[in-house]
Amino acid sequence: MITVVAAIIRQDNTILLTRRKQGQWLAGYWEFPGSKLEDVETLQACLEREIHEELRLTVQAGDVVSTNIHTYDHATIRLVALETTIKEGSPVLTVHDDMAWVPVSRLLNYQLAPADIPVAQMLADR
Ligand SMILES: Nc1nc2c([nH]c(=O)n2[C@@H]2O[C@H](COP(=O)(O)OP(=O)(O)OP(=O)(O)O)[C@@H](O)[C@H]2O)c(=O)[nH]1
Repeated sequence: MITVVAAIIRQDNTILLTRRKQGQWLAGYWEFPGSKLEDVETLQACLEREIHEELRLTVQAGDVVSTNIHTYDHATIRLVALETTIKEGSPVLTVHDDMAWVPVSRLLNYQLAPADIPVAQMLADR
């Protein structure tokens, strides 16, 4: 199973969502930015590196917020969401085609990657 690490980045009572661009699998769907975990690194190190690559943001990844398993047609993923704090910078798009700072209560109004729906639900219920 593939482990995907995703960042819950908060600012002013909103959370950052990014949209997958055309030509990618799940194009047009919104997700929490992140990436597949590579073998030899911690969840936190993976996420900090990827968020810097994808969004030019320096972040500190913290506790696990949720873990859930989702089966797509071609793969099953374990999606691990981590509470993440911005240390420096503002997000710059490099691999996504849009981003939005979204109040928790509105996350489910976005067309989320299916694996992310339970995460958004859990955040909204807290
Ligand atoms: N980053 C991220 N990926 C997610 C989320 N939810 C979800 O289902 N995924 C899926 O998990 C995989 C994440 O890996 P990735 O971001 O490195 O994928 P990618 O398509 O850019 O890379 P690839 O071309 O190597 O497959 C993708 O297939 C993505 O659609 C999420 O919230 N964040």
